[in-house]
Amino acid sequence: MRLGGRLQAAIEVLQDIKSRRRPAAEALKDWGLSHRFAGAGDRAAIGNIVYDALRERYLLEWRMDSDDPHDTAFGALLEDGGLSLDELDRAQEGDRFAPEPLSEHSRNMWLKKNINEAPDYIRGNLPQWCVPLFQDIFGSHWLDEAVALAKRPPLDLRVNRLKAKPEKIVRELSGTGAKPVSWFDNALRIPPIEKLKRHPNVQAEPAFQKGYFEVQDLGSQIVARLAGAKAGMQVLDYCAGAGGKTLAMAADMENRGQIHCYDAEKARLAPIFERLRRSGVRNVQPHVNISELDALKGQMDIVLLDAPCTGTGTWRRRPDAKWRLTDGQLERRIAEQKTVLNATLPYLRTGGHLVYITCSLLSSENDKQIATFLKENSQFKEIDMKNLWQQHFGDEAPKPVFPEHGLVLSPASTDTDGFFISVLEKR
Ligand SMILES: C[S@@+](CC[C@H](N)C(=O)[O-])C[C@H]1O[C@@H](n2cnc3c(N)ncnc32)[C@H](O)[C@@H]1O
Repeated sequence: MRLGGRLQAAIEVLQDIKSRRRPAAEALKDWGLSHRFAGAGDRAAIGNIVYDALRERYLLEWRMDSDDPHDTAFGALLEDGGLSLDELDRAQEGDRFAPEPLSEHSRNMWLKKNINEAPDYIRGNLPQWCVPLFQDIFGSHWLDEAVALAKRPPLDLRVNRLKAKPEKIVRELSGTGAKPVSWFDNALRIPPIEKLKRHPNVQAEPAFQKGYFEVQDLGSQIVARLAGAKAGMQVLDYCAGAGGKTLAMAADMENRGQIHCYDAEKARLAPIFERLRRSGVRNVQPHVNISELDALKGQMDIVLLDAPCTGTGTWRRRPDAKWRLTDGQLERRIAEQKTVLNATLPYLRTGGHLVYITCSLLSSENDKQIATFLKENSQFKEIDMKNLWQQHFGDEAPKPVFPEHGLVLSPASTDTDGFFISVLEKR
């Protein structure tokens, strides 16, 4: 497909997302199924336009003076694809699959409007009702944080030390641009996509098939490390999902000790079996029935609670979720977090650590949730997160944000997805 056909496809997908309020990944998958002639390169290019248009939706709409997906898709190509209006015109010449050209009005607006004159919530591409929530955690830096959360993300890899060293993987992936992260010994990073390029398909590499690495955001790797899992420990990963943090902890434990992992949804846990096999992890026991956890009561050194949340910290990768989030959903997540926090209490031994994690940036799911928990559960005391950070990463690493009861990673502060972690010790 030529650029015009890809642009037209992106417009159709964006229209589908807008009219049916559906996740971008689903809409893209459906488009792919009904256009089987499109190759991997086409799909990646269409996906890029769609995700760029969603990440910077407000700013593109403001500059185009239009909220039509047709115009924001053009805007995404101009803004992130690095094309000028003339170059875009030329690229579509004679392409019968290209969309209708931009209206004169939108072209003029695009050329005339200066983004520095846009209201702050538009520059930050942040739903207006979320502005006070961002101010609550980031204070006067909220706009920098919102802007960083609307940029293209890098592709991070976690080295699986059970099977390979970083240098070996860097060699095997030469040509992909993967480089070690200077302050985190286990991570490799492929920078964000430039212009119209795409990320390499690292999962097709033999090194991936052999289990030498996993795809995992640096922030997720960091919170798994801060959980403090060590060889020989007994760990319960209570909201394990597909096991991203389980696998990271298993490697930190050098396959010794035991991780019990559980998720309320069987289907979410299902991919873990294949991932464990590929990674050479032997100290993980998945559980699908909660009654199987009874024997663990009072025994666990660590209970990791990677709680269900709004996912606001991952908006770089899932920007459609930003526009679907409602305060009702936020309230539901807060209630679920409270339920799972209480559900995990019986499993810890005295002196054990409850590690509470979310991939949200909002205080009501993080700091405030822990403040309430501590008020209601006086048998827990907090581990000093500034000290913990210093012990692990010293002075070389960027500094997270430290609210009262934990630490917050974010694209602007630590150049990662957004995460919250708090570690509490049972007295
Ligand atoms: C943030 S995701 C976990 C991601 C996973 N830990 C990882 O690193 O890939 C949260 C998980 O919590 C699970 N969950 C939600 N409510 C739960 C409950 N009451 N008990 C156990 N798991 C629950 C969801 O099914 C979801 O998989």
